[in-house]
Amino acid sequence: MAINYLRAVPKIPHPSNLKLTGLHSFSFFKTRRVSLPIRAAATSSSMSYEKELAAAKKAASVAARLCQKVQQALLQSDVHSKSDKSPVTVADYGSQALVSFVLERELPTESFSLVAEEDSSDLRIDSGRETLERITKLVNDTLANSDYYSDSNLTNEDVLRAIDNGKSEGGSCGRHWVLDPIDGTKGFLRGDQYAIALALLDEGRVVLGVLACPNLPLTSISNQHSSHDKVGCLFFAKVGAGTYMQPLDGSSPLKVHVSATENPEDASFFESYEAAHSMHDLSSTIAKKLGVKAPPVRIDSQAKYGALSRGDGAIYLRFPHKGYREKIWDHAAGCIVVIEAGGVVTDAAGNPLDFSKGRYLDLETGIIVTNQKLMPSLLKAVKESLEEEKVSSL
Ligand SMILES: Nc1ncnc2c1ncn2[C@@H]1O[C@H](COP(=O)(O)O)[C@@H](OP(=O)(O)O)[C@H]1O
Ligand SMILES: [Mg+2]
Ligand SMILES: [Mg+2]
Ligand SMILES: [Mg+2]
Repeated sequence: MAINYLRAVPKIPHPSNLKLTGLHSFSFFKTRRVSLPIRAAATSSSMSYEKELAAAKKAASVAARLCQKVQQALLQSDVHSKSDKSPVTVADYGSQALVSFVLERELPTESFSLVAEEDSSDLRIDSGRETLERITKLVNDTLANSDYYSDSNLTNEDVLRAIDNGKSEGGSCGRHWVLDPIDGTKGFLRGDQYAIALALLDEGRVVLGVLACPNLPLTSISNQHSSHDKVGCLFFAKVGAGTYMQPLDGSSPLKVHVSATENPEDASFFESYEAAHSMHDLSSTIAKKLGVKAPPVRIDSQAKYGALSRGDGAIYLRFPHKGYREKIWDHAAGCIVVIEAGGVVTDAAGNPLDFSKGRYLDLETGIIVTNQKLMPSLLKAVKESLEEEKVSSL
């Protein structure tokens, strides 16, 4: 099978490439408008979480600007080809600090709990001092250039505290924000796809999610894209209210829907770019059994969920190697973005993902994502393939 590696084109988005103007930009979209009555009418819960969603969009957009700046510097200085991870660390920490800062600032009256990937312990020791200074400068530069927070100036201590807000354990009671400040670190380093992924849990249930994907083309990735394609997508979803996508520069949003295909022969499937993160052979076996003809499309990060929510591909397969435990921040935002766009996200046994158990997901083997029509046959193909694998390893 030939393999389709998705690269962000252009790899370094020039600021002018991120500007779209008004409605004109949307004639550029191949994204389908909602066409299937799969979701019920908006529930009463869609009336709430309005200000939380607005805050989450602001936070993810500001953090995306910081990440874009670091990725450009990283690629220009060619550091990405070395094993020096510090610029990524700087972006991860900076993004987490910014999201934490913006959420607290926007929602001052609510108790604030954040489950996030990074913590500040490495920055609190002497050898982390210089990195901390760089993060604080990056955070302040980003705030100074932002529309809403240009008067803010954080100290090193403020930055450490903002990062450490992310130490919450989550769980089934109350509200918890869930953040991956840069999902797809390896993609970020390569100049490919990554995402800032932010979700809100309420009583253990994901009620809203935002995915900022600074390098994802605004048009479908399944088209041949050229260096003229605009990149930078913000996906957002609220329970019962559907999924929308807008350019990261803030132009108007468009409602999106997963692919309506019932025929696996027309479906393409996504998987991790990194073979260490997901068993590519197993995915190929499953796809073949299902009747998928197209080669896999390999993309880093939760950009896969975003792309699937607008119908770029119809299936996402994720089968980590034995012993790996999935974290909630790697799936919470992506999960609601796909579900609200009419899709289904389950583990390999067909169970919905449970985000109420703390920082980890307890899963049966893997994660599978598709539309409602294809899910029964996909689940069957997954079960058969896993059974065959078990027998052959005896
Ligand atoms: N051995 C492994 N198996 C599965 N997932 C892994 C992994 N090692 C890291 N990951 C997760 O895979 C995420 C990236 O997903 P993808 O493979 O879809 O690009 C990483 O997120 P971070 O980049 O935020 O650390 C990390 O949490
Ligand atoms: Mg991640
Ligand atoms: Mg991360
Ligand atoms: Mg990480």
